[in-house]
Amino acid sequence: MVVLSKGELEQIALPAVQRTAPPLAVVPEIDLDKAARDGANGRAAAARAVAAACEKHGFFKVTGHGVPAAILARMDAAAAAFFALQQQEKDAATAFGYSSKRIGCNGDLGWVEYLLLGVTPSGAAPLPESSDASTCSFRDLLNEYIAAVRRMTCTVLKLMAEGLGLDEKDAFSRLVLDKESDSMLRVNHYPPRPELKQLGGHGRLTGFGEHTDPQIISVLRSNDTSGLEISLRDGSWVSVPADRNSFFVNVGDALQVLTNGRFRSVPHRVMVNSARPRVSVIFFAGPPPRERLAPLPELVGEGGRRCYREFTWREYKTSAYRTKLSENRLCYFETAATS
Ligand SMILES: C=C1C[C@]23C[C@@]1(O)CC[C@H]2[C@@]12CC[C@H](O)[C@@](C)(C(=O)O1)[C@H]2[C@@H]3C(=O)O
Ligand SMILES: O=C(O)CCC(=O)C(=O)O
Ligand SMILES: [Fe+2]
Repeated sequence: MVVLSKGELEQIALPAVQRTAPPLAVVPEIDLDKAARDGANGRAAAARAVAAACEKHGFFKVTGHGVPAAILARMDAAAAAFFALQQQEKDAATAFGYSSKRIGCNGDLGWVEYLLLGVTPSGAAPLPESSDASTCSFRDLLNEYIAAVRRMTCTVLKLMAEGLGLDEKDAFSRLVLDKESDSMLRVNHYPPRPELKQLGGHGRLTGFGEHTDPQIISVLRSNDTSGLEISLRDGSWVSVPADRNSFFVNVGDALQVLTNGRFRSVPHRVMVNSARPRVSVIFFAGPPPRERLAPLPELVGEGGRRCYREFTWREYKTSAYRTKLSENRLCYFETAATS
């Protein structure tokens, strides 16, 4: 079990009094099933809508996603069963990257416990030979989930390329399908904190602090407990109404670079609910470590300014993982603006 110091405990146990974020009035929504059914026109309309949402918020919702309901139901049940285990059993789940309250290695804390796994195109990282049957069957389920979500992720990435008018329609999806793609899967559990209620709706406890995701895109599904908040272009925060039947897509830092800042990586955070647990599962779609990332020439244009220098994903990830959660990680890779 993670034992926190008194100072650390105070950081997450004392709810900060903040204004409750109002709900995002219009959540951009893309129906993949409809886009496929409506032929070329439907697809073009979906591509335009995806690009518009990525430019405006760096965030949108995906419906008609095609991930089988049976896989989602099994994931929900498996996640609930795992987080209901005794603390000692959860602490032993090192093969699935279990941890609680500490986020990353640079002192960030949150009211959250989670599983965090590296993912390659063949699935989640291999388990030790000695793994028992229930561990193997959980890993198999994670792999089924990853395969289905990766398929949908690639459909979304192709729509993004199309919406940007790129000649190479798999400019983004090929990075995630590459046999060395460095993706991740995270399962977060935010236990409820009833004492927040006594603070009359003013008590706010951070589950996962403000940050952007370093990867290309992140594809998130949660149960029906809200808590996810995103920051709009004007710096205000809005909450995202939960919807267990949909997925939510965040633009990550790598896509901001590839699009030369046209799509923006969206700052987001999670606040804890007073009454109900939130469980979320996030697929972070990343490129291979050796992949060189730089603004795509088509998006810089002749005589245009490249806002970021070239770097490898390995270089970026190493640099990002040295930063605290809320830091601006992209600034070290920006080119100097000349007037
Ligand atoms: C504080 C940190 C946690 C994080 C690594 C980092 O140093 C900065 C980026 C964080 C983040 C955010 C998105 C994902 O949840 C994550 C797995 C990732 O790739 O970058 C986390 C990292 C983490 O939890 O280790
Ligand atoms: O749990 C959530 O809903 C979002 C968490 C998140 O942003 C992350 O794990 O990077
Ligand atoms: Fe995130």
